[in-house]
Amino acid sequence: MAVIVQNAADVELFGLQQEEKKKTHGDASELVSDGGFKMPENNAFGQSFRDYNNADSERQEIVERTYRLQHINQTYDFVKQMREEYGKLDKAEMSIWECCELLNDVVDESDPDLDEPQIMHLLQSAEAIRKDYPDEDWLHLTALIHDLGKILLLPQFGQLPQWAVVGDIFPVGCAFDKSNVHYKYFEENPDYKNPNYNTKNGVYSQGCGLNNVLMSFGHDDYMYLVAKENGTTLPSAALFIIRYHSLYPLHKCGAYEHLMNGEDRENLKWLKIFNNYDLYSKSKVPIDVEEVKPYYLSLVEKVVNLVVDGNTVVYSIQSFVESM
Ligand SMILES: O[C@H]1[C@H](O)[C@@H](O)[C@H](O)[C@@H](O)[C@H]1O
Ligand SMILES: [Fe+2]
Ligand SMILES: [Fe+2]
Repeated sequence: MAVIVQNAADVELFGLQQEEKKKTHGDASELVSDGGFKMPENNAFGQSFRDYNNADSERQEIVERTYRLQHINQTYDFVKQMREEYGKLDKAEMSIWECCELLNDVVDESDPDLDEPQIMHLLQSAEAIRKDYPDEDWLHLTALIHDLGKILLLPQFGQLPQWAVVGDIFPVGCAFDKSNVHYKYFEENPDYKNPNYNTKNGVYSQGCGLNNVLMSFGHDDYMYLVAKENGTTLPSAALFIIRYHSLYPLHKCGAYEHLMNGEDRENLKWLKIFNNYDLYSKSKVPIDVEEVKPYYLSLVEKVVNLVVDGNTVVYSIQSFVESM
């Protein structure tokens, strides 16, 4: 039972056939300039984007509290336990659109740029990228689902605390990089003083590839697990986007690059493109959900048609944190 299933020859998946895949992957950096996306100077609150120090004060307090708790509690051991528990994906089933609708009730407390329900964000980013890359429907679908992992915040999914679901992510098991937002709070993380974990490479080796690196747990990793375990047919760049779109220290500041391998570097080009739409499409201008719904349902349908044995995604809903 899966929405996105590895299927015979990946037939015409999202118009991205193997040959084209190579071509478009190779051209990723060129596409950055071709996209024509105009970045707005200010966010929905009239401030600069990702300003963690001078944002509207009430909002800033909420955001800072989320990061403080995230930095203190996301340890190597915590991440391992969470991945094990949530990797089971044995607690609930639903369609992609149903899941999008659940995000009507989710507000992300790590985000200084948006306090709208998350379904708006999904559609705003998907519509923005669709406008500039009309033929890359795999990108539209990737944008639509990239933040679905935030359902972990909802009561019916265990109601994980915000710090275990949202916010920028970072590798655990090696030294925290100073470019992380609100870096100072890592000093209270038990791993900060652990000699196994606080060197540049920590438990990893140079160039080992991000796939071998544990990231702080959250909506990125969870949605990646959901897609992968359901045998997704999305291209590897899409999975990379889903899994690392919150890794701002790397894709915005170049931190942790020594852990990447060649495939990561290729996929990073797509992530950098995607990031413009993820970040700069956040605004107070709403999308008419009913108007765009048929298009996204048709994308989902396209995936479902490839499925052999069902049309649902499996989500883990067990409240691991409560049972810890
Ligand atoms: O506050 C945001 C939000 O949680 C996003 O979903 C995440 O991808 C970003 O990295 C983060 O800065
Ligand atoms: Fe996200
Ligand atoms: Fe997002």
